[in-house]
Amino acid sequence: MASEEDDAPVWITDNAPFVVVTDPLDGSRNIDASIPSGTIFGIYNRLTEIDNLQTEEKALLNSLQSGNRLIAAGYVLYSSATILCTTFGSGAHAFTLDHSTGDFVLTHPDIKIPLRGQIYSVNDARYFDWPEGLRRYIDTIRQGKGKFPKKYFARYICSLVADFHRTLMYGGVAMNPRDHLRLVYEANPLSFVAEQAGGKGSDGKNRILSIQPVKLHQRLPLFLGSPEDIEELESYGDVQQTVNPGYDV
Ligand SMILES: O=P(O)(O)OC[C@H]1O[C@](O)(COP(=O)(O)O)[C@@H](O)[C@@H]1O
Repeated sequence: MASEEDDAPVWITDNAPFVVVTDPLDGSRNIDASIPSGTIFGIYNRLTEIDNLQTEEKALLNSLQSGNRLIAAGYVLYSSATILCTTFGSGAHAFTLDHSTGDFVLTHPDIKIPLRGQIYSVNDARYFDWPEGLRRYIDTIRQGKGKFPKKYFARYICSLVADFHRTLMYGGVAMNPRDHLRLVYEANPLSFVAEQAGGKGSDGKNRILSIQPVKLHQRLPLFLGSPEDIEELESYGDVQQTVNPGYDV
């Protein structure tokens, strides 16, 4: 099991069939202000062919599987309702916690993200640090001059699970164009859910699930959302923010 909060993965037992990667509390900086936060998880089969390796090495390699080997993934959103959204590779489905019984009730079967939305979600304060392509893309959709001839509007909670869940429900694109979010714990599980709902997960150039992780805490730009919005964004080419003029992380 590998957690975003730990430096190294933990090997729990030799016989367990599954490998879990998790960001146990994403958006933790928002907690004191009661802003929605979430948990993200992905599940792989254990790589039995490397069972003979040393514990540390096999724990690492099991956790570094590429996203297209995920067998399940999902997130829990702690907000006005507690929502568990999950996929086992045949559609994405969301369950809402019924506080009176403690049960998660299937409330959103077979989620389909809209082909295109009218919302973009990004930390706009970084506009002047963005590359030219990303600036042009945002300027274009803001003015209703993109492929969808209506002005987009902005929503940014700065809590990945909440921004992603809204995008899944309403369509559009949720993004963090700089090397901040983590491939193993955040980008892969959410991209699997997005794809299972008919959406896309991209680093601005490549499909997230096809990227082979090389480091456990590898960070990358992340764009999640409606397929037509992601394709339009990618067509601008230069959308990954490579400069960090001094943000905390
Ligand atoms: O500061 P930025 O680039 O807007 O990043 C905000 C993002 O960082 C996160 O807080 C995750 O960061 P951490 O993994 O460091 O907690 C997301 O929930 C949020 O979407």
